[in-house]
Amino acid sequence: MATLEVESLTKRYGSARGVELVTFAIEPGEIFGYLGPNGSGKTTTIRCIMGLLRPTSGQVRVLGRRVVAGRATEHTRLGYLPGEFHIWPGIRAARSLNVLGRLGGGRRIAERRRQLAERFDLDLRRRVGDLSKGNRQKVALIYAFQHEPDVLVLDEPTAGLDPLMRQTALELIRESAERGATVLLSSHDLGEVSAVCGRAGILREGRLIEVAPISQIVQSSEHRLTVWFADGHLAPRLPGELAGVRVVRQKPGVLEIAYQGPANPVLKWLGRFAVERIATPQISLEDAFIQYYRQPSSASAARGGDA
Ligand SMILES: Nc1ncnc2c1ncn2[C@@H]1O[C@H](COP(=O)(O)OP(=O)(O)OP(=O)(O)O)[C@@H](O)[C@H]1O
Repeated sequence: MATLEVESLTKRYGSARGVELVTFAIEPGEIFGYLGPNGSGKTTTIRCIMGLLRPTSGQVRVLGRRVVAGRATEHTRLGYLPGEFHIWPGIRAARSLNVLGRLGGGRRIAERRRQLAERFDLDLRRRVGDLSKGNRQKVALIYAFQHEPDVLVLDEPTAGLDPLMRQTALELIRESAERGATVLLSSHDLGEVSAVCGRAGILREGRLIEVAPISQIVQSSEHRLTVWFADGHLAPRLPGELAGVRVVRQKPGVLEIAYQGPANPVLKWLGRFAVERIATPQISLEDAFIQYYRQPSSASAARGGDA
């Protein structure tokens, strides 16, 4: 049963669009990626989930209970990492987290907090206002995870972290899902979403244009192939019958193409030449993502409209 449900969620700011008819559901143990460019509606959705914004229409249910804006809903079982984390700058990190932990109603959290600080290499005795951006983000992460919540709502959790700490944060997210937590992970970083998420939703201008397994999103994207010919002067032209293939770059002896669908027709054609070497750059979710925006309606139209 889904523990985080967003149903026909619409939020308008006056006449301005926030999100429009967004629907998705996440189950325990699942990490759901929430992707979209700036201003597409990720934070708006998350603030509605947290009861910090009142939806114009539609509803959100967390752990089976309807979220009412302005009222705490299951907050002891909910972990939240806001996009911008502002807490008392003059107070030591440890004390702030202690106070926030009590608000969350958690027990046994002091030990857990100590472990998390150790993993993140963070000195909790420092005043929050004296911490660097990345270290403040670690405080926000500890705040979200310290009470081992059942549902985690994370708005760009790795923003500002160095690569090592980013890995630590992703490990923590994975571990939480392994113990059964439901995770919503909003991100611009497509690499991290493909590393930890099983499914993802893609937002565009406030609408969810796709909800699919990450593997499917990657599969429906373009694939790249770079080919070096033994004859360094060769510059073959793509034959017309090779549908779904386009030249990305070409110079004598080297051809970079992008194709959709099976590789066989491309390989067959290449078999006519003396090919010295080929390379297939790893298909990044980023490539897939750009595709969605280049051809905004095709992916969702193929699957019968908005998710
Ligand atoms: N308080 C507000 N008043 C008016 N419009 C708003 C308000 N907050 C957000 N919006 C608008 O709602 C839309 C969605 O914004 P939102 O912050 O949810 O996007 P986002 O995907 O989180 O962006 P980012 O990646 O930049 O954080 C944007 O067009 C934004 O301008």
